[in-house]
Amino acid sequence: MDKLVIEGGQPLSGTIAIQGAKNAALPILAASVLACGTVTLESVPQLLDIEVMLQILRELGCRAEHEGETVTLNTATAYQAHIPEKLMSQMRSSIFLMGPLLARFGEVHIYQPGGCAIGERKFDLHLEGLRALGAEFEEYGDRISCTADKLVGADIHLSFPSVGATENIMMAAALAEGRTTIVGAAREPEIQDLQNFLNAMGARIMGAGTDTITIDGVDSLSPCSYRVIPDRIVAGTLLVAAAATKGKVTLTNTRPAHLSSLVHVLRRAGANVAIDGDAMTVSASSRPKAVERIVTSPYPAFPTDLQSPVMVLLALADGVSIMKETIFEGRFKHVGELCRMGADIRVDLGAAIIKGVPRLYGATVEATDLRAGAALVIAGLAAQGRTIVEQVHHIDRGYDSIESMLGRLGARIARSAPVPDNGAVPG
Ligand SMILES: CC(=O)N[C@H]1[C@@H](OP(=O)(O)OP(=O)(O)OC[C@H]2O[C@@H](n3ccc(=O)[nH]c3=O)[C@H](O)[C@@H]2O)O[C@H](CO)[C@@H](O)[C@@H]1O
Ligand SMILES: C=C(OP(=O)(O)O)C(=O)O
Repeated sequence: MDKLVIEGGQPLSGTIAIQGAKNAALPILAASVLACGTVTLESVPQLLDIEVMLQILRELGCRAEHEGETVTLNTATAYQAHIPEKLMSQMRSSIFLMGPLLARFGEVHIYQPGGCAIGERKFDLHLEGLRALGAEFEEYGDRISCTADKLVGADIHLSFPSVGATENIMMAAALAEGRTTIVGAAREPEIQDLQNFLNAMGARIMGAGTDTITIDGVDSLSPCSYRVIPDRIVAGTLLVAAAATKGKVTLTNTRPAHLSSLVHVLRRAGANVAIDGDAMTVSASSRPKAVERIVTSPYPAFPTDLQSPVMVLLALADGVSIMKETIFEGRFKHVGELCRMGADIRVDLGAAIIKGVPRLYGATVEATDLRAGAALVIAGLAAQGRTIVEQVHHIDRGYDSIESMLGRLGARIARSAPVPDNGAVPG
């Protein structure tokens, strides 16, 4: 397993362009099977999750290439709707293929999706939504088979604005007969991106970005070329890293409006944030200030995916901050690791009580999930001494070569791959 070795204490500085969004690219790749032909996607980052999605699509019969940031996907050759268990269990986003495969083939066979261990992560709302469109489900051991003679539009009320359920329903309903309305829909920017992509293929969808989405089903969709939006969580991670190291970093290719809640928190913590078109510059020169209370909630509120990175900034702040996590019950695994670096954080009733300390110290720590890993990297950058972050594969799910990205901003960070069994030094 690879490790990241970080020599801390170097303020980040420089300019960097933000990669395309994982959480937009994954459902868009899944949605591509709704059309028959060649879809070209730009700004698709090189990530483990993207490679797993492409591998699943190839198993379904598609032809897929990923060169640089461009994916070329021929979906015309897809011939089956059975997702292999081994690939299904490698990430949560394999579930996004349910809606599109059901709409295209009238059936889909899945297993329990995998991904980071951050909570129970049920998918009952996905199933309820698809059932309302006419799907039937049967369980055979670990396998769930879903079939529908035809999908018919329906009014669907989501009891929680699940991002994935909203997306799955949108994709299935795009080819359903008649109108589907999703009330209580998630409003994340990635849902708007999915709407834009589906509409570019000929779908008739309105309302993404609000809590009511209307989908007028069409008979067929045509392939298109599309550019994925920038990754707001990667951008947010770098903004926090710059502030935590008391550096100055400019990000280009961002959508500042997608990061409003984070910008508000950064400013309350004493960082300067300047916005100029699609560029964002953050700088900080003194110890962060505590932020009384942050609560993670669905967009446009503060995102759960930035909870752990921001906790590092607050761990270094002057005063006590509280971070309440309301989306994933298992998303505080970084706390123990941060405490091993000298942080003073206690978790009680779904909230972290963070007593800021003047400095963190390098240690060997373990990334337990994607964003926990990103937080430990930020902690290592800000800490005194050397930090080794283990289990880097979690970080590779969402950051396209995090060490190169941070290295370009002056960080002293390197990846050390294990020495192979035969004792040869890795090339
Ligand atoms: C690939 C992708 O886009 N991932 C994002 C997506 O995940 P994901 O789509 O899995 O997140 P959801 O919004 O669906 O889940 C949020 C909460 O709802 C619960 N739930 C969800 C579905 C369901 O059928 N039943 C149910 O109870 C989940 O267990 C969780 O507690 O949104 C999350 C919340 O912003 C982000 O952290 C993830 O980065
Ligand atoms: C939880 C995340 O992703 P996923 O839903 O793919 O596990 C994330 O991106 O932080």
